[in-house]
Amino acid sequence: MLTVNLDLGGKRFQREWIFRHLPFRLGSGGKIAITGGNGSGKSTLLKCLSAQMPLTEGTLHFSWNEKPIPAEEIYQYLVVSAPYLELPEEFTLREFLRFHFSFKKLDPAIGANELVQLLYLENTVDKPISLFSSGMKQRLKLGICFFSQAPLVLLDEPTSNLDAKGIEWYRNLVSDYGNNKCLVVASNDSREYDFCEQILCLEDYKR
Ligand SMILES: Nc1ncnc2c1ncn2[C@@H]1O[C@H](COP(=O)(O)OP(=O)(O)OP(=O)(O)O)[C@@H](O)[C@H]1O
Repeated sequence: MLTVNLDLGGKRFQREWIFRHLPFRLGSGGKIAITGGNGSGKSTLLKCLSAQMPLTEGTLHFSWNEKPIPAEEIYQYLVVSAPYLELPEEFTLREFLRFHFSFKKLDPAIGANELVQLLYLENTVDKPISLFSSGMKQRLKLGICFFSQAPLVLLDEPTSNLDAKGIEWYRNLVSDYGNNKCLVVASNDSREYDFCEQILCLEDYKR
């Protein structure tokens, strides 16, 4: 079981505190939403939680089956989908999936053929990702999060570029494949996070 514990988390850029004295607890398939208006720091917190960006203050601890995970190894346990993370456009879908799943293991319950069907991308396996629509790219980003064997899934604006059918598809993905995963959703759209048992509003942690 994975746990994430942040105590008195704070992040400052130059003189401005983006958030301060922030507590964060996640474990055992827990789901938490990070909410707040534009510029409140949702993406920044997600980057700090994935150890891509250092906190200014506070302590962040990860553990797996009660054994501490060093911050520099946490990337092995997590997957991220975010608007600012680009897919390698020059790869075909087949090449990209081969590349991604050489680092992260594919969920053993899913075969490679089934995977592309679940993403509704079965007719595009040999197409370069640069030719995908924005919704197809978003389904691919979300799919590799839910179908990788990683206990921590960090999602920033998960339904950006998805139409109503795509939003329903995302919600089904969470209910069908997200049960055992710890999920952190940075969002302002309740359809993206109304299944979360914890909601952390960043506007409560400005000072
Ligand atoms: N690397 C950086 N250097 C300086 N300031 C930054 C940096 N990254 C983000 N900021 C600032 O931190 C604040 C929070 O930005 P962030 O992108 O985390 O907000 P957000 O809640 O995700 O916004 P949105 O809902 O618009 O995506 C903003 O004022 C932003 O300009």
